[in-house]
Amino acid sequence: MDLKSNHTPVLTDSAPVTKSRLCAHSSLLPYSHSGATFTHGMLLTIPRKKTGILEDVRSSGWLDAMKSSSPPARKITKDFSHGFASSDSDTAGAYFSWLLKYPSALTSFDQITNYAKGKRIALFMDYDGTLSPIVDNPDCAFMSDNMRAAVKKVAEYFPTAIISGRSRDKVYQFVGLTELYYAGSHGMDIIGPVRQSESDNHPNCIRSTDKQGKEVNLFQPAAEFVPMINEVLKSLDECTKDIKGAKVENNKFCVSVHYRNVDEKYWDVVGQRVHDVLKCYPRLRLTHGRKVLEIRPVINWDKGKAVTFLLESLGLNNCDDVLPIYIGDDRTDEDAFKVLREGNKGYGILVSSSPKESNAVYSLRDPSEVMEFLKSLVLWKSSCLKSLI
Ligand SMILES: O=P(O)(O)OC[C@H]1O[C@H](O[C@H]2O[C@H](CO)[C@@H](O)[C@H](O)[C@H]2O)[C@H](O)[C@@H](O)[C@@H]1O
Repeated sequence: MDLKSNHTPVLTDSAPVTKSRLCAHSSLLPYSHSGATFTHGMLLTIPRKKTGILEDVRSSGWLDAMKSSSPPARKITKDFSHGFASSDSDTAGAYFSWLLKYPSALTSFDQITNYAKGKRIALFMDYDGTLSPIVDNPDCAFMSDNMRAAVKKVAEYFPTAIISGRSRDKVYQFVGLTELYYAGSHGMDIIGPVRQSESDNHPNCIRSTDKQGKEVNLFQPAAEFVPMINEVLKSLDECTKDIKGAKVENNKFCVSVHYRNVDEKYWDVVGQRVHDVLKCYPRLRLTHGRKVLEIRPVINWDKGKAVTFLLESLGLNNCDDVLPIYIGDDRTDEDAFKVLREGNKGYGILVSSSPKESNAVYSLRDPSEVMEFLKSLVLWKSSCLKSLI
């Protein structure tokens, strides 16, 4: 997107991940990505008629997408005495061959830091499933104190931002660290540093002050959608209130409809009701997260664009000596992985305990491995700095 454009960005649907897209040559890549392919595509493009009206839930395979939207965490468990143990050796085998394609960022740590030598790392992280484990109640997705301490520490060494599907306020409530940059609503609500940069010229970017009274740049490219989002929120609340376990979450510029706690036999009802509401809103689109349907404005803005925006705001975009690293677990994080991969800019790290096709380069199994990775980055950087003394 042209950040200087005077228009609200218009959505172009992400093409699904294809082998050719994944195989873009990159000197950053630790190995060839031409190996195994997985039939279960990560980026499900939601079928949409030319009018923008969504197709029927059942006929378009949405139910399948809803069912497969979050892998059961129990499939691969770690047995601390014997490494991995699995209830199903095929599952474990599939996971280990997947690791050949998406090596662990922990076992590849030396490779990553060798590449990072002499470069400034900028760190971007998703929240749910990355910094906090996935839990049944979205209001209780608390971050552990140890994780908070690790994030705080890493932010002392590297510019660090959290880019979440949640509202910015909510994710800030969970994280509570003033030293980070936050982007909520899938990057549609960003608070970045004030600095003379290309991003300042964007019409949707205004000077503001944060909760601490510090001057910041506030970027809200979907601001005009707020009344529509509030209207949809009300309709979705109303039409799902009789479905036990369904939960509608207000993410300010987006809405999430959770079905994790709904009996599986009613998932199609959830999908159909959401679909029926959205029929009246061609300027809104639907994507699938982890047991959640995410409704958001049809604008050409996503987590990938948010990464670019933040890099520009920080004066770090298009610099040869900058290595952005993005860690995330969800489909929406693929947009950020793709920006880093295609621009040959940095590393995407997918958090997953089961094989998934991805634009990421490396993987980590779960938030506890994310924490280990963050701690390793801190140790590495502090020893680099000590060696300079
Ligand atoms: O971009 P993210 O920070 O990963 O946000 C994506 C969605 O995360 C949250 O839902 C997910 O986590 C919940 C808590 O663990 C879980 O209950 C839910 O099933 C997951 O989908 C958040 O509540 C959503 O609004 C975000 O869209």
